[in-house]
Amino acid sequence: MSQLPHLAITMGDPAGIGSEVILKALADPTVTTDCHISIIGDRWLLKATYQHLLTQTDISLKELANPDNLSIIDCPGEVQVALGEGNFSTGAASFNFLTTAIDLTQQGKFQGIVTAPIAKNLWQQAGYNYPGQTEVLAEKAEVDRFGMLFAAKSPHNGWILRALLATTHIPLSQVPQALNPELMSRKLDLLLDSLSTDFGIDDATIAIAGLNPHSGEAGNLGTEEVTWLNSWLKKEQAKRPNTKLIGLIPPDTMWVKPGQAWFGNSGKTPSVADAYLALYHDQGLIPVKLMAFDCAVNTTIGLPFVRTSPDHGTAFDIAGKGVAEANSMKAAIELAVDIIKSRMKFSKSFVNSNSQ
Ligand SMILES: NC(=O)C1=CN([C@@H]2O[C@H](COP(=O)(O)OP(=O)(O)OC[C@H]3O[C@@H](n4cnc5c(N)ncnc54)[C@H](O)[C@@H]3O)[C@@H](O)[C@H]2O)C=CC1
Ligand SMILES: NCC(=O)COP(=O)(O)O
Repeated sequence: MSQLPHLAITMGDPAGIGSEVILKALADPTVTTDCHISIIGDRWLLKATYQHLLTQTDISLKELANPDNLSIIDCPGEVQVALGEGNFSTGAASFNFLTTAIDLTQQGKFQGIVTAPIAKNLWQQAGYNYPGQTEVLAEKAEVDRFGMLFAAKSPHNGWILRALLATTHIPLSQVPQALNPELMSRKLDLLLDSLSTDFGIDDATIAIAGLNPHSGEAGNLGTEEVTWLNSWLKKEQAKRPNTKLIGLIPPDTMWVKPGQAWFGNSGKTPSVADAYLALYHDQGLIPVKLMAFDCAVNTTIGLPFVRTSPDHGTAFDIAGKGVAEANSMKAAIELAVDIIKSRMKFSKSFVNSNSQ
């Protein structure tokens, strides 16, 4: 039997660019050399998008995988779809694709799930009250310790940027109340575990951002740093002698060194961290997307199986036009395979060290 990992790729919202980036990614034979892939989606809709792209855009035959040659787990539904115009039925379909993929993974058919993008507001319209795919994955996997980590390899020099978000899909006004020492410790623990098992990095260096401008400027521009964040960091550093915690770094300047490392081609890498801990969604994702929009991968850490996703959304504005870039989807597939391999290696060395 083949030892290659088997991945599920969910089709995402059928009105978005999910199908296009999947077909483009799978047209590249290097993407599937190390894994088997099955698409969880609506076969008829996938074929309709394929035909549309071939006949209505400049895309050539060799740029797209032919759905007839792909393994598809068909989840047909009552979907009214026009590319670029999602509605409650496309939202419902994308929810069904995701939950089917999770069920099959939990039954052991897949080792990992790569998700194409969904439109969160259309899930709400369809009656699925979740802020995003991450929360569905965590709920179905029955974990309350999980996190949203972005990883990207620089095309300029191979340096890897990793950024974990301490809080995710909540209104900005709720961020200060959501943050507390217990949550921060849980996210830090999770990040260190993931660096070790998923990326093979022990004794990591982590950079941590403050919350306020200039990290509060000694309490003059916000008080969270002086009231608890600084003391939390001190305690964490004392507890973890093998980990280097750098912070609290003013949130704007935290991204200067990773920016230089990402774009640098001089061979000189500034002193950078193995991962960056941002306190809220846009504090982390504005810099990540500025540096790496075409290649970053979102991975949910803390799940019992691997989940990755491209960093972009449904892009309804360009759906069906043939111009969607598939690099981030390719990177999501590659990272899923890498993490599966890293977890296997980690569990083997764990078993070996315990049997000696
Ligand atoms: N993992 C997921 O399922 C994600 C879903 N979303 C959802 O996507 C929807 C749209 O979100 P936006 O913030 O507008 O982000 P978006 O990523 O869909 O689009 C932002 C801009 O980038 C362009 N773009 C996106 N992907 C591209 C690609 N592969 N190639 C070329 N251009 C690309 C779009 O045309 C648009 O101009 C929302 O409903 C959001 O909830 C957003 C991010 C992740
Ligand atoms: N901005 C990141 C994002 O929206 C990820 O959402 P999801 O993977 O939880 O669906």
